[in-house]
Amino acid sequence: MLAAKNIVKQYDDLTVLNGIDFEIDKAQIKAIVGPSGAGKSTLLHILGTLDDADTGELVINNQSIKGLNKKTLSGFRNKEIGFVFQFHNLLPEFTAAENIAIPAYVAGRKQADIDQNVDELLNLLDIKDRATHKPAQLSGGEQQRVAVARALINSPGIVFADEPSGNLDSKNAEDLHQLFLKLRNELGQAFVIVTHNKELAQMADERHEMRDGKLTHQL
Ligand SMILES: Nc1ncnc2c1ncn2[C@@H]1O[C@H](COP(=O)(O)OP(=O)(O)OP(=O)(O)O)[C@@H](O)[C@H]1O
Repeated sequence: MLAAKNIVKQYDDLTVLNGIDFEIDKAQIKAIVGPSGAGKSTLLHILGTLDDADTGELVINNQSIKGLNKKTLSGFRNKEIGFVFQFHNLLPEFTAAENIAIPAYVAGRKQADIDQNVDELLNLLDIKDRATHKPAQLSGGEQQRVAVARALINSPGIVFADEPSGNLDSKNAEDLHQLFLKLRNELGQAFVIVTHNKELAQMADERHEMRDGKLTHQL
């Protein structure tokens, strides 16, 4: 599904990533933990093709990322990769259903197909009755579920989540973690999750710790 080899990233004389190897398959949840400033978000952005590595290889769904031009890469990213951030980044002037649909419009999908898919996701994520609400009218947990639905709309191979429960209270954080498990089990969804939340890291299939530019395997 995704394989990264020997990823190196430096900012001036700071080597943030010093030769990272990372792989993930369908229906796997991997957590990345580690101290603040260790380079977790940097790695997530590179694996998610939002940022370039200085050196290294990245293959997603049998497609090497190297050499893709900007337009091809952004189309590829929109289709193959979903993102969930700590702050949901929903567009305030659009409803929940419209926010979920945006990546599908960008991908040029047909209206009937988009409507059906949005409906399925609203049901799956239990936010059907919030479909016509704008983000400010939703609770934090509901906003984050809308953001997850938006990440899933184009059926990406992999979803990257950067501190997804960092802004939620413990009940909503627990619900979000259960949702990730459900999506893994029911859709075979793969997730890479950067988190400081011990419970979230614990429910992952595998944990990796980022420290001193290296990624180590944690039990
Ligand atoms: N664009 C940039 N230019 C220069 N330095 C950067 C840039 N982006 C990140 N850094 C530095 O790279 C290091 C790793 O940052 P990163 O955000 O990846 O850490 P993190 O592990 O995600 O931290 P946190 O847990 O606090 O979010 C930090 O020292 C940061 O200051």
